[in-house]
Amino acid sequence: MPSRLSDAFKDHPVYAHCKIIDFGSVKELPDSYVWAARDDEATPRIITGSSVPVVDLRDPNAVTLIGLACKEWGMFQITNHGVPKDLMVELERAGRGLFSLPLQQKMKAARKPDGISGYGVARISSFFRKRMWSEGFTIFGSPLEHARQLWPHDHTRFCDVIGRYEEEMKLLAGKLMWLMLGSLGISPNSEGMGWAGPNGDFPGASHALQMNSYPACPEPDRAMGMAAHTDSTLLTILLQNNTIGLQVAKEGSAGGWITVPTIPGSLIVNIGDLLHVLTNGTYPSVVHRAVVNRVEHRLSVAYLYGPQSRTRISPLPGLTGGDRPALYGAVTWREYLGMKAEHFDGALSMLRLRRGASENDNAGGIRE
Ligand SMILES: C=C1C[C@]23C[C@H]1CC[C@H]2[C@@]12CCC[C@@](C)(C(=O)O1)[C@H]2[C@@H]3C(=O)O
Ligand SMILES: O=C(O)CCC(=O)C(=O)O
Ligand SMILES: [Fe+2]
Repeated sequence: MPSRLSDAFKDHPVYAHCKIIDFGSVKELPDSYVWAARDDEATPRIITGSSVPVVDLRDPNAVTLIGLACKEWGMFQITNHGVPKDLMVELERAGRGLFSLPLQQKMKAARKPDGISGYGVARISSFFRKRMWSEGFTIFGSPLEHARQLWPHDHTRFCDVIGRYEEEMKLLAGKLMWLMLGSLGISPNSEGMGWAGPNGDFPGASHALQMNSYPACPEPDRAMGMAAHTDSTLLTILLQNNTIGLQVAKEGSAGGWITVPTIPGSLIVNIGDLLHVLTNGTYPSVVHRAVVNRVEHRLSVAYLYGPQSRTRISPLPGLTGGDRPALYGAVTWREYLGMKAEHFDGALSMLRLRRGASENDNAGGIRE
């Protein structure tokens, strides 16, 4: 099997680009965008009174707080993370500039059906009958080629901001890995962590950057920005502009949706399926989605962090053994993306060695 991450979708092309519409020109929500089962509408189960934890990375208790957040929420916000505020502002501006281009210009950088990078609907769209009220731009590797198509005369500033942001994210992701794993007693010397490299800085780690745009929507309560999913990553670091929309499922999506508040300058961290596997389910990946609103254009940028393409991820020996058998088989990021592209939320349970009642056993069918 080829090991290049960018080949992960070669066998699972998505022909969804024709589905992108010019959101600005739509005054009424088309039928194809109406999500009848926005479950919180039928039975209001939006939980109030508890919220995604906020961790100050300079807090001496950060490791403990992160451990608690990972177990209970699978998501937390971070402050004092060291990423320059100016850079975050520049990135948001770059995203805004991109999405405000005319649709026909953006389509010049359309993602190929079997590709990973470019402009288009989120990959998971193919698993849903209804369309999502969003557009995205995925960057894997150099953004140069697509940036040239978008701005034939002026793409350097965009590429420069992306490059600087990715550098910051790589450092932060490595640091977060050790804070999260450290809370479980795992260190760079622990058995099974050799892939973190001699300095523990995860050389060759792979990543993608996903810019999401959620235009203001005429009927936000009946629409869906990005449908419920887990990320196929080790961890994801999300930047959201000053507009709420991200929701997290507490105790699986049956428990209810909690809106993640915006904190200026903060970043959101969530656990992906590969960290779920690595920690043998101790830190479960978290189901989340994005909703939209009537007045504001919401932007988010996700840094999707995973291991080097050849690294096989499996439950750490330090977290298995005795009465805690390994629950998942080994998998590379490339293989897992392929499984996700075929089976969506059934992918994690396919990796499961001992199938139990606790695992969500949906087999990736079409929803809504
Ligand atoms: C490296 C990745 C991770 C991907 C696929 C590929 C590039 C784009 C990522 C996203 C970004 C948007 C949500 C998601 C669910 C999607 O549809 O595309 C993500 C997916 C995953 O986490 O599975
Ligand atoms: O826009 C958001 O808040 C969520 C985006 C997301 O889940 C993703 O890009 O994976
Ligand atoms: Fe996500």
